[in-house]
Amino acid sequence: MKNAAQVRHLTIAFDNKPIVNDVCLDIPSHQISVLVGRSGSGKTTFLRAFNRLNEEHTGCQTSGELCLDLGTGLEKQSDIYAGSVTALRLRVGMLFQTPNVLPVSIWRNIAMPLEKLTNLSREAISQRVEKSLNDVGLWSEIHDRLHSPATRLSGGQQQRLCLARVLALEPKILLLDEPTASLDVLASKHIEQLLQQLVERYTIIMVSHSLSQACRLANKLFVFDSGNMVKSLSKQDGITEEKLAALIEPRL
Ligand SMILES: Nc1ncnc2c1ncn2[C@@H]1O[C@H](COP(=O)(O)OP(=O)(O)OP(=O)(O)O)[C@@H](O)[C@H]1O
Repeated sequence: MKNAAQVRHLTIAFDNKPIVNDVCLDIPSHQISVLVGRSGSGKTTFLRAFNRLNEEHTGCQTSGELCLDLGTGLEKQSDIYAGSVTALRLRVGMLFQTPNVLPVSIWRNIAMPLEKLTNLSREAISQRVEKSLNDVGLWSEIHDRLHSPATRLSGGQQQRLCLARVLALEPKILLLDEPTASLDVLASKHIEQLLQQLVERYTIIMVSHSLSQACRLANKLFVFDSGNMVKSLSKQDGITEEKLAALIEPRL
C-alpha cells in the first residue's frame, strides 16, 4: 500500500513545552486516518504539522521528519514547492471544527481563493465552483441562490461550503479537525457519507472526538495520549467503540 505521508520522530513544542513527542507513523494514501485521544493529547497540533500551521505561532519548535506525497512521490515537506507554505497549503487543504464561511456570497466564497491563489480564467473558475459544489452535494440545493450571502446557509450547508472551498483548490490531502463537532446528527451523517465518497480521490486525516464516528470512518486509527502516539489500529484489526474507550478512558 502506498503512503501519502511518513512521519518520523516528529516532536513539537510550544515555548519549550513538548506537546507532541517523537511520533512515528505512516498515513496510507486514499484512506481515512483518524486521530483520537483525550482532550489536550496533541491531536490538533499533530494535524496542523501537515500544513505547517503550527509555525504561525511564535514559540513553536518542530523537529523530526515529515514526508508527503503530493503527486510526485514522497518528499520532505520542507523541500516541497521550495518551501512555499502557500503552495503547500493548496495541496494540503484543511477544514476546521466550526464552519468559517466568508461574509460574502456562496459563489464568492469559492471563487475568491481561486482568483487570489491561481491563474485560472473566469470560465475555469466557474467550472471549479460548480464542480466543487456538486462534489459536496450542495449544487442541487443552492444553485438558484449562488449570489446570496453564505451566512444564510444552515450550519451543515456552511460546513459543506467550506469543504467545497477546499476541494476547489484541488488538494491531495485533506486535514479535518473535528469537522462535525458543531453539527447536528443529520448534517454530521451527510458529511460522513461525503468523506466516504471523497476518500477515493483524496487522502483524509481527521481528528474526531466521537468514538462511534471513528469506528465508522477509520481505515487507520491512531490513539494519542499526552503527546505520544500510543496505539495504531487498522480496520482489519476490528475497531470497536469498547476497544477505543478502553484505550483512551480518563486516568483515575
Ligand atoms: N499555539 C499554542 N501555544 C501554546 N500551547 C499550545 C498551542 N496550541 C496548543 N497548545 C497546547 O498544546 C496542548 C495540546 O493541544 P491540542 O489542541 O493539540 O490537543 P487536542 O488533543 O487536539 O485537544 P482537543 O481534543 O481538546 O482539541 C494543549 O495543552 C494546548 O494548550
